[in-house]
Amino acid sequence: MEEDKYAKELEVAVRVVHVACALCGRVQERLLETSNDHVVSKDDDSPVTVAEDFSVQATISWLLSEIFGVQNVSIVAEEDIQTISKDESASLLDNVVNTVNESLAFASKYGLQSPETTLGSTEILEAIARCNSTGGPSGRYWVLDPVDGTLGFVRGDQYAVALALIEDGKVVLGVLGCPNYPIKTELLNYHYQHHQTTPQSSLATLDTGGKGCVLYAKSGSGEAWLQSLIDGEKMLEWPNRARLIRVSSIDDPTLATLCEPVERANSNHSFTAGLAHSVGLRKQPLRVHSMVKYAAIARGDAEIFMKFAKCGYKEKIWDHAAGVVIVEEAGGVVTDAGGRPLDFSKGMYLEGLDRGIIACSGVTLHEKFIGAVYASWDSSNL
Ligand SMILES: Nc1ncnc2c1ncn2[C@@H]1O[C@H](COP(=O)(O)O)[C@@H](OP(=O)(O)O)[C@H]1O
Ligand SMILES: [Mg+2]
Repeated sequence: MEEDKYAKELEVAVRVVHVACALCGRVQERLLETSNDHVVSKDDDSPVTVAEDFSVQATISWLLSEIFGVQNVSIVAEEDIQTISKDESASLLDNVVNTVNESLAFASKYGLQSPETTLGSTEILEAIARCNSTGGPSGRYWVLDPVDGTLGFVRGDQYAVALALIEDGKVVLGVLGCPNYPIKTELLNYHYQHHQTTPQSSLATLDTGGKGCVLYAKSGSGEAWLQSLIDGEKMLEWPNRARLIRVSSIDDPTLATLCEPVERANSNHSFTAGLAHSVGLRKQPLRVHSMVKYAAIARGDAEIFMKFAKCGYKEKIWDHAAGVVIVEEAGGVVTDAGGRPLDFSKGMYLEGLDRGIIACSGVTLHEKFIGAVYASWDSSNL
């Protein structure tokens, strides 16, 4: 039956993303405990984040292979096996082996099976090595960004675990784990406005009724779902504990909020400010790390997400696949700056992307922004 298509894949994807979010939550808590109150840079903590990236990737790859069979699982993912298989990476590998085993020990809480015995480094390396698909126009493959928004992660701020399934070049389902984006919306602003001044460890103690959330959607279903991460001893129940989400109904630019990357290096803030001004936006942009921006649009917490990278930068499919399908199924529109859909069928990159990405809660705002790009492009320096 059509509506059952990908039902098993979606369920498994949601469960494994929960496992990954719990893993990240534990690592981030330890990181923030040891980094006291200073704001860490990406470089300060790169060993931690590299280990975490590999640990999430190995955990998800191992679980998917156990459930669907090694021969049926093909994964495009951000981290490649070369970095971790070098001799000098022995302590990195040890760290990853421990973290993966620790997280898989909790698998039953999420309705998944733990390994019968502790996994060794060979099995972990095999799981990472299996993520060697380069995507393309045919067949079925998973697309994984184990930790999207590394800088947000080390700052105790927003980051995401993103998993999508692509079949014959089309995204068929997407799951976004957002460990620091609670169901209570106002806390998205909390991170943005205070992360420079608030002791980071306080994030761990906020009474938020669940620190984070998971969003998911199946393409063509017209439905996008939101659930909170699991606290304490609770078990993940399926398919309940989720609620339908819709994009914002605001189409008046004066009331709309623009969401964009924190890092100027990743998106041209002055160009997007010019577009926002010409369309008539009045509010300050909300700057957020990672694919949590797509989550914010899908949940109705912001109306526009734009990213205009430097000329020559090629957007990767794992930075967008899960977010795009969730926003579209929640009622939003996502295209490149020329108004064309993003093309996930060309391998690891969004080849042919016209200038930048514009995601909106509805067609009215979207048309205005596409028109603004058209009008202002020639005079821009991009
Ligand atoms: N120069 C650049 N321009 C645009 N995007 C970049 C970039 N360098 C890295 N990125 C991508 O932007 C992502 C972060 O997005 P954002 O700025 O919206 O938080 C990074 O994901 P990772 O953190 O997973 O590496 C990375 O893939
Ligand atoms: Mg990323």
